[in-house]
Amino acid sequence: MKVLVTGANGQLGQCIKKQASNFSELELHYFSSVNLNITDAEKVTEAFKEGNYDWCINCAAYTNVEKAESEEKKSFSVNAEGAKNIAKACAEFGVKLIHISTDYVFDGEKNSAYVEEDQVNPINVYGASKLKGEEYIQQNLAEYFILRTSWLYSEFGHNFFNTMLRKANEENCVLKITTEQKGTPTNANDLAFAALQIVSEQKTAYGVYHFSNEGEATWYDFAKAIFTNANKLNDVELIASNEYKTIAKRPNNSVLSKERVKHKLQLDIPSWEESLANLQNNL
Ligand SMILES: NC(=O)C1=CN([C@@H]2O[C@H](COP(=O)(O)OP(=O)(O)OC[C@H]3O[C@@H](n4cnc5c(N)ncnc54)[C@H](OP(=O)(O)O)[C@@H]3O)[C@@H](O)[C@H]2O)C=CC1
Ligand SMILES: Cc1cn([C@H]2C[C@H](O)[C@@H](COP(=O)(O)OP(=O)(O)O[C@H]3O[C@@H](C)C(=O)[C@@H](O)[C@H]3O)O2)c(=O)[nH]c1=O
Repeated sequence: MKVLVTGANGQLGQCIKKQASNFSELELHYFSSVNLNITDAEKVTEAFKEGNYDWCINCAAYTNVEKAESEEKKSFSVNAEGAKNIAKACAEFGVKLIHISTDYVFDGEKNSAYVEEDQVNPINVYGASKLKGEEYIQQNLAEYFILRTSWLYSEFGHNFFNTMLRKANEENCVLKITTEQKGTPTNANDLAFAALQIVSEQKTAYGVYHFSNEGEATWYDFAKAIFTNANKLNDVELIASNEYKTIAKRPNNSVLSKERVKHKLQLDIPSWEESLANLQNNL
């Protein structure tokens, strides 16, 4: 089975490369932003035409939540128009799509875990651009999986986990971490494995799914667990605080319900604590 992976040098793309060793039956073709700019509709069509792919895993995205507030055009160009280009090419060449979306499509006002049918209402530009991308895919393609995930981290790229570990090495490190938002940290390796499993098992229950690790945490809880596992809790002064200023608003609750993905796609989902410890034990 031939699979095109876009945004392959990003965090999730690198996790897919790592997890691919578990799926030797798949022939994965990796395209970085330089090799395939998904905002270029002609280039996208060309790549799909030449490759004769069975599946596409779209890892390409504009993910800077803070900068998106002042770079709305760029954010929509990649996350909405880019996703549309991919969906149209998938439809034209009979390619099935796995697209990744975000918990930030919700406003965070719900008091329990979000299910797939819940009302979307993004409160920042990044979330709005990702939602538009979801809509374009649904309008242009039937055979798609949209996996909404949350708080991705891994050993690769720019993420909260790597930021915390980097800061812990600074002298006299004082960290004020917010307890205002509740969600679920998700090991990007688990998401990469799930995406490859969907492809490998040729799942056909297309649609929108929530996929994050199990459980819930605040960013403060997440930071504390990172430092505990790394044996660095005594090296930093960790303060639970809501004084950390951001440009973009974040949803106060973005915990995702995994009932649908567990029952319809039969995917195993580890708890965030277990998956975090597993990653840190093997670094
Ligand atoms: N990170 C997170 O916490 C979360 C991420 N997601 C979603 O998961 C997916 C993967 O995210 P993640 O791997 O963390 O993000 P990254 O930012 O690490 O990777 C995104 C990749 O997309 C590439 N890219 C950007 N613009 C284009 C373009 N026009 N054409 C082709 N490639 C492009 C980037 O390349 P370059 O660096 O060269 O610009 C980068 O390699 C995204 O859809 C994201 O929205 C969902 C929830 C949480
Ligand atoms: C670095 C830092 C962040 N924070 C807060 C800011 C924010 O509310 C929260 C997370 O900060 P970050 O900027 O690292 O994370 P953020 O960019 O909001 O992460 C999001 O990325 C996009 C791509 C998604 O799709 C989301 O699921 C989510 O993972 O922690 C602190 O309180 N103290 C700190 O020292």
